[in-house]
Amino acid sequence: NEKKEKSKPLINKEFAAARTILDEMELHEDSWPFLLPVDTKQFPTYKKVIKKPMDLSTIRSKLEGGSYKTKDDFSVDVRLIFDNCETFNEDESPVGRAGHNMRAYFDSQWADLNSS
Ligand SMILES: Cn1cc(C(=O)NCCN2CCCC2)ccc1=O
Repeated sequence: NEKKEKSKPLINKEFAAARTILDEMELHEDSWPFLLPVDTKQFPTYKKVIKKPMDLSTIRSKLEGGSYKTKDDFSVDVRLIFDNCETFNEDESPVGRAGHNMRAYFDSQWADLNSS
Protein backbone atom coordinates (compact mmCIF):
# COMPACT_ATOMS: atom_id res chain seq x y z
CA ASN A 1 0.00 0.00 0.00
CA GLU A 2 1.31 3.43 -0.80
CA LYS A 3 2.24 5.27 2.44
CA LYS A 4 -0.50 7.85 3.13
CA GLU A 5 1.47 11.07 3.66
CA LYS A 6 -0.20 12.86 6.64
CA SER A 7 -0.17 16.59 5.78
CA LYS A 8 1.41 18.68 8.53
CA PRO A 9 -1.31 20.82 10.22
CA LEU A 10 -1.13 24.51 9.28
CA ILE A 11 0.21 25.05 12.76
CA ASN A 12 3.26 26.98 11.58
CA LYS A 13 1.16 29.47 9.60
CA GLU A 14 -1.29 29.71 12.52
CA PHE A 15 1.58 30.29 14.93
CA ALA A 16 3.04 33.07 12.78
CA ALA A 17 -0.36 34.74 12.45
CA ALA A 18 -0.99 34.64 16.20
CA ARG A 19 2.51 35.96 16.88
CA THR A 20 1.97 38.91 14.53
CA ILE A 21 -1.30 39.86 16.24
CA LEU A 22 0.38 39.58 19.65
CA ASP A 23 3.27 41.79 18.47
CA GLU A 24 0.78 44.43 17.30
CA MET A 25 -1.26 44.34 20.52
CA GLU A 26 1.86 44.78 22.68
CA LEU A 27 2.69 47.94 20.67
CA HIS A 28 -0.81 49.46 20.92
CA GLU A 29 -0.90 52.59 23.09
CA ASP A 30 -3.80 51.18 25.13
CA SER A 31 -2.02 47.91 25.98
CA TRP A 32 -0.44 49.25 29.21
CA PRO A 33 -3.00 47.64 31.60
CA PHE A 34 -2.54 44.24 29.95
CA LEU A 35 1.23 43.87 29.44
CA LEU A 36 1.84 42.11 32.78
CA PRO A 37 -0.31 40.18 35.29
CA VAL A 38 -2.46 42.47 37.45
CA ASP A 39 -0.51 43.32 40.63
CA THR A 40 -2.52 41.62 43.38
CA LYS A 41 -0.63 43.65 46.02
CA GLN A 42 -1.95 46.81 44.37
CA PHE A 43 -5.39 45.19 43.85
CA PRO A 44 -5.89 42.74 46.78
CA THR A 45 -9.43 41.68 45.71
CA TYR A 46 -8.34 40.74 42.17
CA LYS A 47 -7.49 37.09 42.84
CA LYS A 48 -10.80 36.52 44.61
CA VAL A 49 -12.92 38.12 41.90
CA ILE A 50 -11.03 36.96 38.77
CA LYS A 51 -10.79 33.17 38.65
CA LYS A 52 -8.57 32.97 35.56
CA PRO A 53 -6.15 35.92 35.34
CA MET A 54 -4.53 36.45 31.93
CA ASP A 55 -2.23 39.05 30.38
CA LEU A 56 -0.15 39.56 27.23
CA SER A 57 3.15 38.43 28.78
CA THR A 58 1.58 35.14 29.85
CA ILE A 59 0.15 34.66 26.36
CA ARG A 60 3.62 35.42 24.92
CA SER A 61 5.20 32.73 27.12
CA LYS A 62 2.50 30.21 26.22
CA LEU A 63 2.75 30.94 22.49
CA GLU A 64 6.57 30.73 22.40
CA GLY A 65 6.45 27.68 24.64
CA GLY A 66 4.12 25.74 22.35
CA SER A 67 1.11 25.73 24.69
CA TYR A 68 -1.36 26.62 21.95
CA LYS A 69 -2.35 23.82 19.59
CA THR A 70 -4.36 26.12 17.29
CA LYS A 71 -4.83 29.85 16.69
CA ASP A 72 -8.29 29.51 18.24
CA ASP A 73 -6.80 28.30 21.52
CA PHE A 74 -4.71 31.49 21.43
CA SER A 75 -7.80 33.65 20.84
CA VAL A 76 -9.55 32.14 23.89
CA ASP A 77 -6.78 33.48 26.16
CA VAL A 78 -6.80 36.89 24.45
CA ARG A 79 -10.55 37.26 24.96
CA LEU A 80 -10.12 36.17 28.60
CA ILE A 81 -8.00 39.30 29.17
CA PHE A 82 -10.83 41.55 28.00
CA ASP A 83 -13.61 39.63 29.77
CA ASN A 84 -11.63 39.85 33.04
CA CYS A 85 -11.17 43.57 32.41
CA GLU A 86 -14.92 44.12 32.01
CA THR A 87 -15.59 42.16 35.21
CA PHE A 88 -13.16 44.20 37.32
CA ASN A 89 -13.37 47.69 35.79
CA GLU A 90 -16.05 50.29 35.09
CA ASP A 91 -16.56 50.92 31.37
CA GLU A 92 -15.94 54.63 31.98
CA SER A 93 -12.55 54.18 33.65
CA PRO A 94 -9.07 54.41 32.09
CA VAL A 95 -8.51 50.64 32.30
CA GLY A 96 -12.11 49.85 31.29
CA ARG A 97 -11.86 52.04 28.20
CA ALA A 98 -8.46 50.58 27.32
CA GLY A 99 -9.99 47.11 27.49
CA HIS A 100 -12.81 47.99 25.11
CA ASN A 101 -10.34 49.62 22.71
CA MET A 102 -7.98 46.65 22.78
CA ARG A 103 -10.81 44.15 22.28
CA ALA A 104 -12.02 46.08 19.23
CA TYR A 105 -8.47 46.17 17.88
CA PHE A 106 -8.01 42.43 18.39
CA ASP A 107 -11.41 41.58 16.89
CA SER A 108 -10.47 43.54 13.76
CA GLN A 109 -7.08 41.86 13.40
CA TRP A 110 -8.69 38.46 14.07
CA ALA A 111 -11.36 39.02 11.42
CA ASP A 112 -8.72 39.95 8.84
CA LEU A 113 -6.73 36.80 9.66
CA ASN A 114 -9.80 34.61 9.35
CA SER A 115 -10.88 36.18 6.07
CA SER A 116 -7.44 35.83 4.46
C1 LIG B 1 -6.14 44.76 33.75
N1 LIG B 1 -6.09 45.66 34.87
C2 LIG B 1 -5.00 46.50 35.02
C3 LIG B 1 -4.95 47.39 36.05
C4 LIG B 1 -3.79 48.33 36.19
O1 LIG B 1 -3.83 49.30 36.89
N2 LIG B 1 -2.67 48.06 35.44
C5 LIG B 1 -1.64 49.04 35.31
C6 LIG B 1 -0.46 48.73 36.18
N3 LIG B 1 0.53 49.79 36.09
C7 LIG B 1 0.83 50.20 34.69
C8 LIG B 1 2.25 50.70 34.75
C9 LIG B 1 2.86 50.12 35.98
C10 LIG B 1 1.79 49.28 36.65
C11 LIG B 1 -6.02 47.46 36.98
C12 LIG B 1 -7.09 46.60 36.82
C13 LIG B 1 -7.14 45.69 35.75
O2 LIG B 1 -8.10 44.93 35.59
